[in-house]
Amino acid sequence: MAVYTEVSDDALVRFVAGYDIGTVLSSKGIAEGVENSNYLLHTDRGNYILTLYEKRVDPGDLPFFLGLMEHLASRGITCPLPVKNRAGEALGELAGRPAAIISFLDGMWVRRPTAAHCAEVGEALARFHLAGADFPIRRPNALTLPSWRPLFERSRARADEVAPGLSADILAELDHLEAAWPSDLPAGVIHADLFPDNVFFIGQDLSGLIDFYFACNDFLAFDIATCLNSWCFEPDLAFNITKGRAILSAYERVRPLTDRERTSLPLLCRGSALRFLLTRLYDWLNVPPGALVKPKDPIEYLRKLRFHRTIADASGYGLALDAPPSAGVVPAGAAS
Ligand SMILES: Nc1ncnc2c1ncn2[C@@H]1O[C@H](COP(=O)(O)OP(=O)(O)O)[C@@H](O)[C@H]1O
Ligand SMILES: N[C@@H](CCOP(=O)(O)O)C(=O)O
Repeated sequence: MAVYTEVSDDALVRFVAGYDIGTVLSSKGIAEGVENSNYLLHTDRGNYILTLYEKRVDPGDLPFFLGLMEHLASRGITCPLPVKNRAGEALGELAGRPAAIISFLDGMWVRRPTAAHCAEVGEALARFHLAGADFPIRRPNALTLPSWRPLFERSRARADEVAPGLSADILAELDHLEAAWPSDLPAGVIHADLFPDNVFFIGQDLSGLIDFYFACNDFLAFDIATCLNSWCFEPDLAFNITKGRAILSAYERVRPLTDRERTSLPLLCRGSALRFLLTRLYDWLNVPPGALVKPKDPIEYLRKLRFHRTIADASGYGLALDAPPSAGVVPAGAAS
């Protein structure tokens, strides 16, 4: 359970009185997530999510995150909406933390995604990328290539406690990625953490996206790499190419990839695997005393990273390299 900050009943009632959301009937810490403290508020008007922003969130970034939700919702992406208080502000302070109330989204995340779920997420990701194109605020990715070596330095002395040889393996990977990382791919607003637990479904249908607190400006295809990593490996960590194909072909029906994105995909998958390996490694070694949180396994991402080292080109993820233009996309000049 991710609850780092406890909120007293009195403080909660005072905070909620600043909003027009009714009277709190119950509040409980949510047994999921690892980044922020989340509470489900049940009021006489309905359900809401109260989030207290914790360690990795820079308060200066909150206008980006909250504004992005409003922007995406206005462009037809189903996601939570920040609730404004009586002063018209979406951001407040509670228990010494920046805090916000957002609308509750119906749906459940799927523990064992099928290829059909993967196709839904591929399409939703492409729509997200298009919808973000005119979002006016910028936030560079704080968790991309330049940050990885300094982040690793914070865990390096103890990395081999987690797996023998881990430190040397990560250093070799950093050398490789620093030498080969692309600089010229299409960029825009990315979700940057579109794992299955951040995508809700009702039945087989995707009902919405949540958790925009890593969203930033970066290569669009880096987001695809993160989805391949988090949606397409089976519990035994075998890569399921049918799921990879489902994500990629659904994505390309909305936004076809450029040639450079296609050739860069194996490298981006390595980078994305390393990014999550590094944050998980740090969190594994630094659980805050008293926090109700279950750190995620860093070694899962070491194994995914090793898989990507065996991939020669994006056909290894199910991408059809010689495919004609995707159905539904009219090539330039082809319209009658
Ligand atoms: N808007 C929402 N509607 C419904 N449930 C939500 C919403 N936001 C968060 N949750 C619930 O809280 C959990 C943790 O939220 P998340 O934003 O992923 O936390 P964290 O940022 O700490 O990782 C989700 O898995 C979900 O169960
Ligand atoms: N998805 C990341 C951790 C971030 O947690 P989330 O609950 O915000 O998705 C990981 O799995 O390492």
